[in-house]
Parts: sequence; structure tokens; C-alpha cells
Amino acid sequence: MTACGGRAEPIGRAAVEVDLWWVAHEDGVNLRRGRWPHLFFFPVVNKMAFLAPVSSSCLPKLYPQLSAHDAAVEAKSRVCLSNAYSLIRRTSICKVGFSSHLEKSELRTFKVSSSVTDVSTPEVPVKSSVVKGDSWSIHKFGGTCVGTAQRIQNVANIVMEDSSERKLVVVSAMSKVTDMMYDLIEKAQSRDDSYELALDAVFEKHKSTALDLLDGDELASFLSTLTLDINNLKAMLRAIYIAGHGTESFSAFVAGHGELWSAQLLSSVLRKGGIDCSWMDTRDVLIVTPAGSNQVDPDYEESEQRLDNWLLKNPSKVVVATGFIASTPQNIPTTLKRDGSDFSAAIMGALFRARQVTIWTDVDGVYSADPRKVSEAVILNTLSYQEAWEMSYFGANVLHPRTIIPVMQYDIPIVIRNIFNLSAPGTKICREPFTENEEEQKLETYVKGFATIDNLALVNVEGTGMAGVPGTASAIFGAVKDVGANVIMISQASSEHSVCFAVPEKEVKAVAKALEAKFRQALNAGRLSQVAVIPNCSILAAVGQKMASTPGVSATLFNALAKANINVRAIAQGCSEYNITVVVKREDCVRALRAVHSRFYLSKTSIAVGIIGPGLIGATLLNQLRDQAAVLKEKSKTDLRVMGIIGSKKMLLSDTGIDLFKWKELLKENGEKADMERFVHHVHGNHFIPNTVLVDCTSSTDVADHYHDWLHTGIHVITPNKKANSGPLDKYLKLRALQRQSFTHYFYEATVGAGLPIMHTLRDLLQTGDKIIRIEGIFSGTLSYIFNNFVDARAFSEVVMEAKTAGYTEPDPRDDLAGTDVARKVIILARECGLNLELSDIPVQSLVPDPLKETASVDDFMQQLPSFDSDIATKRQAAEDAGEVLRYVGVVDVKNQKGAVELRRYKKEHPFAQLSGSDNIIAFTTERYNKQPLIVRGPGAGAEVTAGGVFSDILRLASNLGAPSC
Ligand SMILES: NC(=O)C1=CN([C@@H]2O[C@H](COP(=O)(O)OP(=O)(O)OC[C@H]3O[C@@H](n4cnc5c(N)ncnc54)[C@H](OP(=O)(O)O)[C@@H]3O)[C@@H](O)[C@H]2O)C=CC1
Ligand SMILES: N[C@@H](CC=O)C(=O)O
Ligand code: NA
Repeated sequence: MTACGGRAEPIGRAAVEVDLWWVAHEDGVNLRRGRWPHLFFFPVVNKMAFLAPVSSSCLPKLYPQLSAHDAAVEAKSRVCLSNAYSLIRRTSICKVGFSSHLEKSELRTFKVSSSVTDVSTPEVPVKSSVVKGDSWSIHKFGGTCVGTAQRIQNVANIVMEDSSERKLVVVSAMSKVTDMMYDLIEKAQSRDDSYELALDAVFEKHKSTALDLLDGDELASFLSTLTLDINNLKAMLRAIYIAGHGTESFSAFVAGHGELWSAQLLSSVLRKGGIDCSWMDTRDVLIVTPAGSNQVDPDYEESEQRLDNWLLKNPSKVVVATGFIASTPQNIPTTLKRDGSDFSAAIMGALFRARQVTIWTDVDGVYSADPRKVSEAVILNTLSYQEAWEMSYFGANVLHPRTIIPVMQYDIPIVIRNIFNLSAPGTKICREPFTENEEEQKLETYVKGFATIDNLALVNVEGTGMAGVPGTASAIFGAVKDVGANVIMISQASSEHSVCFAVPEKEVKAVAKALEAKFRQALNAGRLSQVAVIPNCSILAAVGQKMASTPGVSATLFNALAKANINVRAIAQGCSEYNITVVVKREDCVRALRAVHSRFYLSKTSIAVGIIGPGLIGATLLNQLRDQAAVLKEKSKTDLRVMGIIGSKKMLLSDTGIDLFKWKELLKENGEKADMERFVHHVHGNHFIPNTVLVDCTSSTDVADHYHDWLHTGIHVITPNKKANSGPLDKYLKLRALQRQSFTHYFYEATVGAGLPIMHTLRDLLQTGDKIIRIEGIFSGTLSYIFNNFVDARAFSEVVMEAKTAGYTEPDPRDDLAGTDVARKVIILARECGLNLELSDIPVQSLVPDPLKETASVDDFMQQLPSFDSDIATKRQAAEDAGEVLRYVGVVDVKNQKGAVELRRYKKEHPFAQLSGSDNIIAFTTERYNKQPLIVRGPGAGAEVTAGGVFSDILRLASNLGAPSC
């Protein structure tokens, strides 16, 4: 008996290391010939047997040293370890019925190392030449990675730094070379002589790269191969030129040279670096059969055998293989078609049962969404195979789904890494992605990412005659198939009255025509009401394995879409729940993508802000936004980007957000002529921020007149301007009705009491069911200030000027003194309480002297005001004499459905007499606050508090749009 030792190490799930001593003895071996192309040998250990195929013809080549010992044993018992991975199976020696027990999925859990020991006889040095399993790691470098001599050297360095025991490096052609090769064929086919010059360029490119990288024998050898290849190609192209035609396999043969040269170049560079390296022409190994248009199916069994043969002859631990190219079963050169090199690497990963496949590219990994559309898209650390699959199908630049299939069946992870940023860990695509940080996991893994497909059309086949009629769907999709259109998404509600599906826009005409023809009779008879085409659609897909069985994910998604005012045309979700697909209008697609991306916390809640009126309040708001921006981003993940500022004459627009530290200078120096339409289009039309708010800081009626349209187009509006809410009642009612129907927000806290929470308090009272009886108060900061300071011998006009300088007054102080401003506030509150009053319904006592009512400018008015100081001084004195003060108040009498604005006298002890500065005081008398009114008091005018009130409305909007509360 001769015994030779080999070591089989179970790996993966069966993690027990077994020392295996196998026996080569006639009695213990069930040799078969004929039925199997191989001899079989059973290595035995503790009643366990391992079996492996051996090709008798390869034995002498493999183990020449054995011939010196026992030729009979040699012939029968040498294990061709190269093939072991495909047949080894743990089994009891007494159950030798191995053929029915061999299951590939179990086989891969073993690797066979090359260490071989003989214990019972003098040592027989046996070399196991073919080793596969997790000692191999696969790298794939695309054309850009090997685009220049320097980059090839860089690739070589990366390969050398990989500490894996064995490495297979799959390379594409140098960048642009494949296109150059196809161009050669094109030119030759169209009998364009310039193919010769083009071929020279190909030669020069590779020659100069080789000269940069190699020297000595390596250089000479490469150049001689290159020259030979080029001469052959020249002859071949000449033949194509003469025939005016080249077959597909000719093209594949010519095109594949780019890979042949880059593989040889890289392997030469590695050898120059002292690495024992071979290069593999994958056409010798990889066998594929065509599978429909632009697709091929690998023949794994045949490829595996060829690979083993190849490895027997090439035992190097580093192999550089050509990507993209393969052979047909008839040994005719072919290619793996689109994304071929990635596919090559994945197939090789599977054939080698490699530890990992690394795809080197020029991005840091797989993004949660297209970073060109979502600037805050993040690199995903991990993706499951299914997630990667879904993402790639939906247009994410991940991997072609077919690249994932080969590695998926052996649980081999694929890592996508950036060759230009080695510090980035990349994205790992594997069976069960995990995140160490639990919090992060919660946020990240339910929905991993979002992808979109543009240029689609929806087709809606509708009619009462469809319900309960078997075969309708088959007839519809049969017609679609007949015109060769690809159905991307299907949706049918359970009422069965309509079937809706998405097809590429370019195919929709033919589809509609085919359906109309097929259902002509049903349409004429009214059983089908229509075959409708909805053009200009896009698909947005949310992808995540953990969405499955997680309640609330779709609710959150749709909520985010609704809040961004995006209309969803169709929805599809398979019961695998890996993906929720919605169809939206194409122009909404990027906004939709941004909105959902933000909502799932992959980025901030972003709002595009347009500031209208950078006057006192507008400018103060801009400064507050500037000072708080970083905190908001950090703490509440809210990104407020001021995309435009417009005044009455000039505007400043930015595509990415205005630098708020410099907005004044920028507006002054770079500002362009104000154009409201263009401004709104710019702020809202940017495709990067899903939500838009226009903040009207003017007192302009013209600007307020736009609110309805803006809300209608999904733009949120926030304002301290009272004109819209106190303007014509019908317009106001229309505006509020629209606001209630839509998902757009209209906030105006600062219109009453500036930053004081007046509107908020009133809304809370109303919404919780309280009944307002009366609202009374000092609503004017200006008039409060004036009467609080109009004491002793002070002149009325002087105090008015003080109030104006302090920024309490309206742009035109007559709006305050005439009571118009208070009347507007009364109207705003009254309407909020449900009273349908016009401004003219409010009796107002004006403090503007009659002769100054018509004064042209604000300055003229201020200049002339002192001449009327005595009138009001007399009134003040009369009140003083009675122990009273003058206060300008507004009243909303809800019970009697009226309002009033007047100058009243109050006893000095009255709360209204206790105010200071620009304080407002508002008393709400309600059913709940009946004996004691609910009082809100505080400064009710001034730049900081007013801008603060506007800012808090913006944050309220952000939180309504999904920003977390903090
Ligand atoms: N001051 C306060 O305490 C309070 C004020 N408010 C309200 O705040 C708003 C702003 O007041 P304030 O900042 O004092 O006013 P300002 O006069 O200082 O600023 C008004 C701004 O609006 C711009 N503007 C005017 N018309 C237009 C237009 N048609 N299109 C574009 N921009 C225009 C002006 O631009 P330009 O300079 O180029 O003409 C200016 O930048 C008012 O509605 C006011 O009622 C509300 C509560 C309190
Ligand atoms: N001018 C107004 C400002 C706020 O609306 C006032 O004085 O209250
Ligand atoms: Na307020």
C-alpha cells in the first residue's frame, strides 16, 4: 500500500480542520472507466472518504517524480487536486455511491492545499499544481485604470500590495482602445483606407506604453508579440476591406486585442517587479454561448475544466487575465458584450471560488443615489446582492446584474473600490451586509438607495370589460411583446378595470398602435374605454432588502413625495419588498429623488430659499440664516440654501447657494436686473433641492398677488407681509382653500405681533376646539412705542421718528399712524377666526393729520409732521389729567362679527398701560379662557424679532418636510 498525504481543509461553515491521509490501494479504490471520463480516487480518513477526479492523461505531467516509485500506483492513485474542488465530498467510505451525492453547493466548502506529506513510505514530494478556493483574490481593472503607462504601473503596485496568497487580475483594454479597434473594423468594412493609419495609432499607443514601462527581454518579447499581432490584424483588416464585410467573430477577434495587450503589458510589469506572474488569454478558458441579444451565458463546467488545464500548465500565483473576451464552444473568439470585463471578473471569481472580487473603478463605491442629482448622496458601506441587483437595474452605476449572478452562488463578495482614492474602503456587495453601528443600521438599511430611469411612458389600458376576464393581461402583454417592447413596470389595481405599465418612451407609439389594433373590437364595443399613453415619465425606485416586513417604509416614502408636492402616477411593489417603484412626471423626477433621499436621512432636509425684499427684515433674516446654518445642518439635518435674493431693482441668483457672508456685496456687484418670473423659475427650477420656499419680506401687494400661483406650483410661501391676508376677501379665501387642499405650506406668523406667537396661539386654540369670543390688544409695535414714550414734554413727531429709526414702523409710517397696519392685523386675526370681513369693514381712527394724508413721499411726511404735534399733545394731556394714558388698540369681536381700531384711554393700572418699548399685548378671551384672558405680551416690532418670527416659520416648514425635531 502506498499512502500519500494531502491536506484538505474544510472551510466556510464546516470550520473543522481535518488532517487527511489518503490511501492509494486497489482494494480501497473504486475505479471506474468509461462511464466517467476520469479515474476516481478516495482519500480516506477516520472512516471518511474524499473523492476527487483525476485525469490519467495529466498525471505524468503533473507528478513526474512519481514515476520513479510505483507506476501502477501513479496511474491509479494520484489525485489530481486541481479538480478536487468540483467533486470532493465528505462521505463514509462504506457509502461509495458518490455520484448521486455530489452536490456542488457542498463542494465549495473545501479547499485543498498543496502541502503533501507521505507518512508511511519514504517521502514522495507531490505537488498539487491546481489550487483554487479562498487563497485566490480577483481584481478587475477597467480601461481608465490601465489608461496610461503610469496607471498600469499603479495597478501593478496595487496588485503587489495585496497580501492574498494568489491573485488573478482581470484587465480591460487601455481606455479608448476597444473603441479604436471597433473603429478599425468599421473603417475596413466601409472600405475606408484610413484604417491603416488607425491601426498604426493603435500600435504606437501600445509601443510607447511598453517603452515607458519595460526594458530588456520583457520589452523585446512584448514588442515582438505586438508587431506580430498588428501584422495579423493588418492582413485580417485587409480581407475585411476587400470583402466589404466582417463577421461578428472577426470583429470580436479584432476588438479583443486591446485586452490581450493590456494583460501582457501588466504581467510583464509585474514580472519586472519580481513577481512570478503568467498572463491568461481567457479565450482559452472561458466558454460562453450566446443567449439572446447582447448577452451570453457562461458554460461553467467546460470553462472549469479548461481553467484546470490552464492552471496545470501555469502554476504562477499571480495571473493577469484578459477581460471581456471569451470563446464559443466551437472555440470561436467572442466577447462578453456590455460590461464584459466586470462579468469576466465575476465568472473567474466563481470558477476560482475566490475569496473576493474587487472591481476597481473611479468612484468611491456605490452611492445611495446618483451624486450628480443628489449632491448629498453617500457611499454605501455594504449592499446585499439583491440590493445591488435592484440598484443596478434601476440605473445606478453599480454593476450589471449579470455580474452579480456568478459570485452570488458561491457567496463571494464583490468590493467596488476607487483606484484614485485608495483610502476609501469602497462598497462591499455580499450576502448579508452588516453595519456595526446599530443606529446607523436603523437609518441606513431599510432603504439603501434610490435609483431612477428616465424617458419612459405609461400605457394605461382601461375598461369595465376587463374585470374578471381571464387572458386580458396575456393579450395586452402579448401585443407588447409582438412589437419587441420592453415592459419596465406593471401595475394593476384589484378592481381589474385598468392595467398600467411603463415602457421606454421610444417604444410607446408602437405599443399603443399594437394595443389599439389588438383591442379594436373591445374598444368599439365599449368593453375597453381607452388605451391611453402618458408620456414624459420617470421611474423612481427605493431599494432596500430590509424594507421587507418593515412597516412604515412606504408611508414615509409617499409622505416625502407628497410634501415635495410630487404627483405619483403609478406604483409597483413586488412581494419580495426589495423595491418600491413609483412613476412620476419626468420634470419632477430629480426633485422626487431628492425629497425621498432627504427623508430617509441619507442627507439633510434641503430647502431652496428665495428671499424677496432684502430690506430691513429681509437683510436681518439673511444674517440670521448665515449665523445659524451650520448648527441647523449639524443638529437638525436641515440644509437651507438661499438660491436667490431679489429686490425691486436687482436680483442675485446662485446654482448652489449664495454665500451669506457676502450676499450684500455680491448683490451689489454681481446683481442682475430684477425679474420675478426668472427668479422664481431659478429658485424652484433647480433640480437638486426638492423643496422651495419663497420668503416675501416686502410690503408689496404685487408680490403678494403671486402667492396663489406659487402655492399652486408647489412652492411654499412664508411672509411677514400682511397684504395677502388682509387684501380682498375673495382672493384670501381662494388662497386659503388652495393651501388646505395642497401639500404646500403658507406661514405668516410675523404678520401679527412680529415674532410673538400670536398666529400660532390662535391656531392652537381653534384647532383644539376652543371658541374665540374676543381678541383685543395693542397690535402695533410702532404705536405702542410711540404712546409708551410720548410722555412729559416730548414731541409726537420726535417719537415717531425714533420708532422709524428703531425699525418698528412700516416702510411708510403712515400705515402705522393711519391705523391701517393695525386694521390689517385685526382683519388677519378675524379671518383666522372665520369672520369674512373686508378691510373696509373695520372702522379705523387715523392719527395722520388730514393735510398730510396726501403727502407724496415718506420723507415729506416726516418733515411736515412736527407742525401737527400740538393736536395729539392736547389729547395726551387730557388723558393725563384724568389719570389715564392713550393706547391705540385693535379689537376682534368674534361674537358680534366685527372689528375696530381706535385710540382709547386706559387707567394707569390697566395692563395695557403697563407696556414698555415696542411691546404688543394681545388678550384672547375664549370659552376656555373666559374669566381671565390668555395674554401674549412682548416686543411686537423690530428687525431682529420679526426676522426671528419668519425664521421660525422656515424651521416649522422644514420640520413639516421631515427634518427631525431636536
Ligand atoms: N419692521 C417690523 O417690525 C415688521 C415688519 N413686518 C413686515 O415686514 C415687511 C418688510 O418690512 P421692512 O423690511 O421694514 O421693509 P423695507 O422697506 O426695509 O424692505 C422692503 C424690501 O422689499 C423690496 N421690495 C419692494 N417691492 C418689491 C417688489 N415688488 N419686488 C421685489 N422686492 C421688492 C425692497 O427692495 P428695494 O429696496 O430694492 O426697493 C426692499 O428690499 C413688511 O411687509 C412689514 O409689514 C412685519 C412685522 C414687523
Ligand atoms: N409696523 C408694524 C410692524 C409689525 O407688523 C408695527 O409697528 O407693529
Ligand atoms: Na407673530
